[in-house]
Amino acid sequence: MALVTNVCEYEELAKHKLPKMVYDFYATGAEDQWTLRENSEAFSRILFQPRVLVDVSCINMSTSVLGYNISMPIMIAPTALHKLAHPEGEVATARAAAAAETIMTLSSWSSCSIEEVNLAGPGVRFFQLSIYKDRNLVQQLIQRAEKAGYKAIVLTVDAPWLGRREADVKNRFTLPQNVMLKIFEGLDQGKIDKTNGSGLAAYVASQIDRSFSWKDIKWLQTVTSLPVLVKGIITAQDTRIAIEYGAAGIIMSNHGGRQLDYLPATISCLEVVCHM
Ligand SMILES: Cc1cc2nc3c(=O)[nH]c(=O)nc-3n(C[C@H](O)[C@H](O)[C@H](O)COP(=O)(O)O)c2cc1C
Repeated sequence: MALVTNVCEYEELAKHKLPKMVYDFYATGAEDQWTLRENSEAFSRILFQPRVLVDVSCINMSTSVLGYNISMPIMIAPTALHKLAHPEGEVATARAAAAAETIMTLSSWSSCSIEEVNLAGPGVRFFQLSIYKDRNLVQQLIQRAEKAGYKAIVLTVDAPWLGRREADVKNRFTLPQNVMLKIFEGLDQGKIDKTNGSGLAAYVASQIDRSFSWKDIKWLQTVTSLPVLVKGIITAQDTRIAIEYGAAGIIMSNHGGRQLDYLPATISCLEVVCHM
């Protein structure tokens, strides 16, 4: 492999290596992909104001999240289906997170099971939860995560429907034979059927509870003692409500431009939320 000197080069390499359906699933956003582009353009408009002649012989970027120390203010967001890109899937990601001394959040739509990921070795992990219509199933997932030692529930709140990802529709996205939503193995919810559009969008439409709302956060707190982080908020109003409902924290996010298009870049909403 050519020597990678800039993280953006991975995208180009992936484009050549991965099947088109997989690359498009990882790389594209919803509808016109305006938010997807704006997410990086907004970062590129933020410039440094460098200060000089300060002692930089010892640099420490460590911080803590929910009381857990991490080596840098960067964590691994929940992302679905790592085995589409590598046979070791989320197990390898968990090993990398532990080596970098940071926290990984495992997606509900992981291609390795909660328990397999634990075999990757020590490391602080959170579990991302999507709310299924079947609340018993949701409760089972939470219990498995608790038993396996996951430290927090990351509740995704910006995906009651899957965003209209046009590339997935065109590619008729579905899973190859060797990959499944492994956490649901044996629960009858691990397969994505072939459809005339995005198989994942059809799966979400049939399984995910679109009626879930703020009051249900209270229900969630009755079935877990883990802290609940609400992921997918970008406004001060929703941040205030999340705190009122007892969230341990929020994860500001527009889902990488994969859900509702024409939302502002998350980074451009940060200041308002922090200063509310
Ligand atoms: C390929 C891919 C799969 C993703 N899968 C999930 C998922 O299963 N659950 C979830 O809550 N977010 C998922 N996301 C969204 C990410 O967690 C994250 O929100 C996004 O990459 C943007 O980063 P940001 O939220 O830090 O801005 C996925 C993103 C990508 C690119």
